[in-house]
Amino acid sequence: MTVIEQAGASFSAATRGVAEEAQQVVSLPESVVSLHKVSRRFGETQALNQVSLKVRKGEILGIIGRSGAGKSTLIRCLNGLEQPDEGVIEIEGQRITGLSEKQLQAVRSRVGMVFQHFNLLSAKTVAQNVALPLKIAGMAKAERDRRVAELLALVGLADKARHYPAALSGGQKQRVGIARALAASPALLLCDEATSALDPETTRSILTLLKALNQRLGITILLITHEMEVIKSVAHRVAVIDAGEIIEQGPVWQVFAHPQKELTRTLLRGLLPQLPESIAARLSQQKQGEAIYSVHFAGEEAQGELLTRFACALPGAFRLIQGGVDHIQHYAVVRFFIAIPASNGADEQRVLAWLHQQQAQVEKVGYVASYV
Ligand SMILES: Nc1ncnc2c1ncn2[C@@H]1O[C@H](COP(=O)(O)OP(=O)(O)OP(=O)(O)O)[C@@H](O)[C@H]1O
Repeated sequence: MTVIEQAGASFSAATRGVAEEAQQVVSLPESVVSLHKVSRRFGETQALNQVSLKVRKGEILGIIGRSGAGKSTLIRCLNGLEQPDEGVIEIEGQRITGLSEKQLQAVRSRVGMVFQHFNLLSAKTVAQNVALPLKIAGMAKAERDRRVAELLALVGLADKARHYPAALSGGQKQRVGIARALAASPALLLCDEATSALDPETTRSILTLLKALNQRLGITILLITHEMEVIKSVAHRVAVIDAGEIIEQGPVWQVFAHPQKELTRTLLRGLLPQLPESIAARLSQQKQGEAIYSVHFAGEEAQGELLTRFACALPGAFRLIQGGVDHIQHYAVVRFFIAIPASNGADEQRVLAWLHQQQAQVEKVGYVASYV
């Protein structure tokens, strides 16, 4: 089945809606990638330490971590450029650890790579860049030309076949990179900081493309990024890696709404509302002026109007300082800061009782002498 036929056959899946597709991922436990206690050391550095991880068929798994955490080493082990010292890696049930270089070549054709800096050959046209892996695989020219035309149409670059990379924008170059990665119909697409060199608008268009490819072709994607927005907008699950170990993993909404580890909270900091600097700088633990509370709630999407209900239920009892509702994978994550006059114990009790009844997490972060 060609790429386009695959896309057509699964097009109806793309129209069923994201919620159902998220369900689909859950109901498809078959793993495309499986790592079992994988370790890799470089001298004194334990780049990967007993990493066990599965990427399920048809899901988008994001991997986040600080610089030097082991993300690239993990990717290099998956495409066979690096061999682990210990542990087992399987791709589509086939063990890839301990294979010869020749055997690894076959494995590599099952894994498409998308790079941060595109890695296109500047002396070759767009079509020739995309055709390269097919040529290496020995595909006949007529078949190759047909496939390249399909792939370029798929990534929206049908009119750029004869252009050279230098004449393309960053986003167009990345589309070529994605078309090339898909050329051999891989089981897995590895995206290594695929949007990190792109501006926000281009990033959005590349993410939309990756999401569409995942939904229409059912391709499994593992993406490594330091951009939490990328994970939030496209990934189904996320794993956090630190010092070569997976320290936390789960559905994106769950990890983003309830990060368990301090590092995860730090990585997600940019997505969370912060107290305005003018208030944070004056925060004290001594009772005075107004009590400042942080409120955190996560639940079904329909519960996203918690903030509105809160304001209607207790008019005038608190002031909203900062925050709002975020929607992740059809869940609402509500985070905000409020101020309550410290002298008004009754209001404080009413507010806390109402929030606790909604099962919101409430934490007093301190006091400020006056709100403004
Ligand atoms: N070939 C190598 N030789 C020696 N040390 C290495 C080698 N490759 C990786 N390391 C070390 O292993 C650790 C993990 O590196 P890796 O590149 O996997 O991290 P990373 O999470 O991808 O970082 P970044 O986000 O900065 O790219 C680092 O301490 C790195 O210095």
